[in-house]
Amino acid sequence: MKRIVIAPDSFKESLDAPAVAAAIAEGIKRVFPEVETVTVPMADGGEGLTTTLVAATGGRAITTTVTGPLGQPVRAAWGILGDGTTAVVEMAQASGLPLVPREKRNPLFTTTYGTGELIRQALDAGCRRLIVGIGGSATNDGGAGMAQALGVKLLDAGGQDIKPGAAGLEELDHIDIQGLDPRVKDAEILVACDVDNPLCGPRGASAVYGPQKGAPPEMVPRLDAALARLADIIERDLGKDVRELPGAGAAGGLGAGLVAFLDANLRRGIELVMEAVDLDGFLARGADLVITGEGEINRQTAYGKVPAGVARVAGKYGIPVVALVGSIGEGASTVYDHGIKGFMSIVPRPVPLAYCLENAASLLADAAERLVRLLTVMNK
Ligand SMILES: Nc1ncnc2c1ncn2[C@@H]1O[C@H](COP(=O)(O)OP(=O)(O)O)[C@@H](O)[C@H]1O
Ligand SMILES: O=C(O)[C@@H](CO)OP(=O)(O)O
Repeated sequence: MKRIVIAPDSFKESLDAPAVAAAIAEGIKRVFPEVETVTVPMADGGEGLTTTLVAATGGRAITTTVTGPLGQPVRAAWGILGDGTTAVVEMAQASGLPLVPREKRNPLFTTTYGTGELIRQALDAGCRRLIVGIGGSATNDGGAGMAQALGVKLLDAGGQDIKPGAAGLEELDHIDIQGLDPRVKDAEILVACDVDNPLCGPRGASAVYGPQKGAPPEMVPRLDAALARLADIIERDLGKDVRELPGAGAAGGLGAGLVAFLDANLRRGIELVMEAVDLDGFLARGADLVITGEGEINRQTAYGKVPAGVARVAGKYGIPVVALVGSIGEGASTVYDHGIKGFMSIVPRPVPLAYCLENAASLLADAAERLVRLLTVMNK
């Protein structure tokens, strides 16, 4: 082996993507100091998008205070890319799951309002091209809060503003878009979706991602119905059918809301990121192996997460891809159909999750060492 490209996602609540890539490189170097390791930290639309794009383009990050998922103030960073004009806004910074303590996670009440505030700040700064990263959310409000922060009126039958969260959508009666910030019309808004799920139904936002946000099984149909109601009223009042768009169900339906209210374009986040960091260019120069990774590999991985995207590009060049992951979740073996040749967990023995989250860097380095030792036994 001469050259290994390391292109992982972050491990949520554990390590950011640059730290994951560095730990993997360290483990490889222990065994093969002469191998060239090329680290290309990745992101999809979820947490880490701002850092990744700002670093890859030589841009800058701006930290500000906005409304968090439960209405509390949170510190959130957004970025201006190296071109000086494109903004990157990551919903997870303002409305992400880690901002809500586990015992308070309840998607009936969490709002994307702060994401709308970040978009407003990017517009205030003069940016008219925005990349909005969506995923890693605590929310299931269909982007209602985001729209309200930008001046859209979401009203109940009495003409009052609906409450924050999916619970508010249950009272939604009509939409008045007259007050939308006029600068939105002049802006090109590209949405980096971390998954391609539709808004509703068995593959929709509520069924697939509601439980990880704190929804018990009996709440899921209620959340799904709330988003379906929003979609019906959007269709009636704004003339757009957003239900089946791939990515409409990302970040609790924020994908649908961005299309409906801001006329945004949904893209696969991983594709946008791969273009921005020029992963293709790194792979075109040749590599013996690509190592990708994420916190948990599972059925969702194939819905458009980083390892699946990386495998697609590496496949063009016939470079084998393997993944190092924290946890191996339900449906993980579906990734074999998406070009990932194999994967290994970094967990060394039965230990609590907290231990793995805390010691991820050293566990990753150890696992990378084991991986390359195994890979080279047959073929030096
Ligand atoms: N160091 C780790 N060791 C074991 N499991 C981890 C580790 N880091 C993250 N995870 C698992 O991965 C899950 C997050 O998955 P991840 O792929 O990072 O995010 P997402 O699917 O939202 O993109 C966490 O809930 C946790 O169970
Ligand atoms: O925010 C969400 O609803 C999901 C899908 O977009 O993201 P993640 O699985 O990364 O938390």
